[in-house]
Amino acid sequence: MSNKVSVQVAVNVPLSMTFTYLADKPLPIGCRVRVPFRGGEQTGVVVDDQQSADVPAHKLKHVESCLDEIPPLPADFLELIRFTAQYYRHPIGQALFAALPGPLRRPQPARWPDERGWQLTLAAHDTEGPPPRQKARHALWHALAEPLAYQQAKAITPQAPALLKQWLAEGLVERVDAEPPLVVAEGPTLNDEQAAAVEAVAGSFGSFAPWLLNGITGSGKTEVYLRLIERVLAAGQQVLVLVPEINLTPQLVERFARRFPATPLAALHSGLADGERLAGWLAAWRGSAGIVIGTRLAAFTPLARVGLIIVDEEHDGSFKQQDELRYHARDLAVWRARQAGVPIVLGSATPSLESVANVEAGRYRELSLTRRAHGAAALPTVRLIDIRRQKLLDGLAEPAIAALRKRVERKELSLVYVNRRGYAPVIACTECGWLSGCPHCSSRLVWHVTDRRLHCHHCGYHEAPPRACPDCGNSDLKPMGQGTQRIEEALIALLPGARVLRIDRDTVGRKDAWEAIYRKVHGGEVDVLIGTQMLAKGHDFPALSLVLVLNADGGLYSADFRASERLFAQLSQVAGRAGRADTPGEVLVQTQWPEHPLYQALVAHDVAGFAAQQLAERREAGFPPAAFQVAVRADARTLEEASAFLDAAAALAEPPEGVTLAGPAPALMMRLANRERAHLLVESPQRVRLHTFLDDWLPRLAGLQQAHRQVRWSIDVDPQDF
Ligand SMILES: Nc1ncnc2c1ncn2[C@@H]1O[C@H](COP(=O)(O)OP(=O)(O)OP(=O)(O)O)[C@@H](O)[C@H]1O
Ligand SMILES: [Zn+2]
Repeated sequence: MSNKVSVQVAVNVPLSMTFTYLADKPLPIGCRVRVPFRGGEQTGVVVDDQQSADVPAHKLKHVESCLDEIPPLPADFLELIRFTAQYYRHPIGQALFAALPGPLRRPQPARWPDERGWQLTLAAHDTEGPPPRQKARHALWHALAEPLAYQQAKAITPQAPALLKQWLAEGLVERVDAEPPLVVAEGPTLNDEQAAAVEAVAGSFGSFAPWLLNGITGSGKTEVYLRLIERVLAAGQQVLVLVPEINLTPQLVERFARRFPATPLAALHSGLADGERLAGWLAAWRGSAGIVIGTRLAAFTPLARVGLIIVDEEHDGSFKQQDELRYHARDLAVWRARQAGVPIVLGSATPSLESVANVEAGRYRELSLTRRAHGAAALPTVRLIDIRRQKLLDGLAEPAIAALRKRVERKELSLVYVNRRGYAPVIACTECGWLSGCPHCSSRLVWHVTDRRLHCHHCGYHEAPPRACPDCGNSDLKPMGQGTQRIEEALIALLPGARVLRIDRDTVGRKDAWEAIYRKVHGGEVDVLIGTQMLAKGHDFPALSLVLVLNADGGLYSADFRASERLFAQLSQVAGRAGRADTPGEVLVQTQWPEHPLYQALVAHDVAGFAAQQLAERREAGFPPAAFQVAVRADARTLEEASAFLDAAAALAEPPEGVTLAGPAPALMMRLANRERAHLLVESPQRVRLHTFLDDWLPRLAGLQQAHRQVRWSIDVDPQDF
C-alpha cells in the first residue's frame, strides 16, 4: 500500500473540482486515464499529483495506467484550460473536455496519425507509368519521383488517395518520411500600407505584441496575413488563424493552400467528422501542421511551435460561445499570444469597440489600411432610399428595382441583403392585425415556402398555417415582412430571365454547399444573390457591383446596447462586398430613417467617427468597454420563479465599492422553448474588482439550488447578448 501515489483527475462532470485517485506509480500530468466514477466509467485527465487532504486513502479508487500512445497533454494547454475555467467560471473538467476533440473525450487510446509521405519505389521506375493522356495520373506519378506529402498529392488530383492506395498495394509506391518544403506561390506586390503593416508585425516576432489591423473592406488584410504567415513558416514555426464562420473556412483554406501548396494545413471547425478533427488537432499539437485555421473552438488547439496568432474579423459576435462554456475565442487568443510570447493580429474593417478602446489605452497598437488594394478599386458609393416616400413592390422600392435591372442587363452581379433578424415573414391578419406567434417563445413564427409551414427560429417548433385568423375569423391572412424566400419569389417575377440564387441557412445546410455556390458565382452563372448575414462576411466576389440592403431599420432602435455596433459592422461588411475589383460598386439602403447617424456614417464611410460616437455613448452610460459585466442568467417555467432565484442570489451579495448589481430583468427574448428567462447583471469599471467579488459571491449561490429546484442558472462572463 505504501508505495501507491495519489493523483488529481479532472472528469467531465458539472462540478468545480478535481478528484483524487490512487495509482501504482506516478502518472504524468496531462495523461488521459480511465477512471471508475459513481458506479460507471469516465475518461479523466491527470491535472495534478497533489494528495487532497480531506479524503482518507483507503476510500480512494484506483486508476490504471495512461490510455494513450501519444504524450500527455502539454502543460501550456492545461494552463490555458485552467485559466478559461477560472475566468469564465466553468467547471474545470467540463472546460477541459469541451476543448478536446470528440475521440479524446472517450476512454479509447489515441495514436499519432501516420504523417509519412509517398514516393515511387525502385520497381516503379522500371515501369512505364500512366500515359500522358491520363493527365491526373500522369502528373501524380511524375511528382512521386520526390517524396510527396498527402496534401501535395491531393492538390495534384482529388483521386490521389485512391491512386496512392492502389499503387501502394501494387508495390509501385512506398511510405517515406517527407519533410514538406516551403513552397510559396507568387502574390501581388504589397502597397505601402500593407508593407508597413507586415514590417511592423514581423518586427515584433518572438515577443507578445497585440496588433489591431484596421483595414477597410478589400484593403488586402488577408494579403498581409499571407506575408506574415510566409515569414513564420520560413522560420519553422506555426500560425494559428481564427475565423468567425465555418462558411469562410473553405474560402480562406483554399487561398492559403494556393499560396503555400506544400505546407500541411489543419482546418478545424464544427463541420468535420470526428476522425478528421482529431487528425488535424494532433497535427497542430505535434507541430507538423504549419497552418492551423479554424472557428472559435480552434482557440484551444495545442501548438508545438506557434509563432503568430491571427484573428480575422475580430469584431464578430460568433467568437463568443453562447452556451455551456461561454468563452470568447478572440480574448482567449490574446491570452494565448501572451502565454506563448508571440504577436497576435486582430483584423477587421469595423473593429470592436473593445479593441478600439484597447488601442486608445495603449494596450494594442493599430495598423491602418485605408485604401482598397486591387488596382483602381474604390469604396462603393452608398445611397439611402427613403421608403417613406416610395411605393414598395413586394418590399422593393422603384429605384432599387431599376438598379437591379441595370446590373442584370450589364451582366454584373448584385447582392440583395435581407436582414432577417429585423423582420421575418410572419403571417398576419389583414383585418385585426393578428400575427403568427410561437406558443412556446416570445417570438414570431416564420413562414417557409419550402415546406409551407410556420417555424419558430428559436425553439424549432413548427405548425401548419391557420386557414383563418384565430382572433377574428377573417380568412385573408398574408405574409408580412420580407424573408429571403419571399424576396426570391418577387425578384424572379420582377427580373425575367435573371438567374437568382438564394443563400441562407436553409440552402447551405450541406457541407459542400458553399463550394458549389462559389463555383457558380465565380463561373458567372448568377445575376442576383439573395442572402442574410452569412453572405456579408469576408467573401470576395469580384464581379459584384450592386448591394441592396432591405430591412436594416430593425437594428436601429433595439433594446440591446450593442445592436447599433453590430448593425453598422454588418452593413459596412455587406457594403464592402461591392466594387472590389474593376467594376465600381454601389450600395442602396432602403430605410425609413435616412437621417439616422448610423446611416450617415455609413454613407460617409466614417468607421472611426461612428466608433468614437458609440464609445462616447458607452462611457456615458457606463457600458462595456467602459465597464465589465457578468450576467447571472436563470430560466424557469415562470418569470416569477426565475426572478425569485435571482433575487435570492442578489440578497447574498455584499458588493464592494465599485461593483454594482442590476436586475433581475427579463431577457430580451423572454420566453424560449417554454422557459421564461431573466438575468442579473454585475458590473464594475474594474475587471479585477469584479472578479474578486465573484470569487467571494459565486460559491454561495450553490446553496440556492435546493430552494429553487425548477430553476436552471448559469454564469456568463463578458456577456454579448441579453
Ligand atoms: N497589394 C495588392 N495588389 C493588388 N491586389 C491586391 C493586393 N492586396 C490584395 N489584393 C487583392 O485585393 C482583393 C482584396 O484583398 P483581401 O481579400 O486580402 O482584402 P481584405 O481586406 O482581407 O478584405 P475583406 O476584409 O473585405 O474581406 C483580393 O482580390 C486580393 O487578391
Ligand atoms: Zn418557439
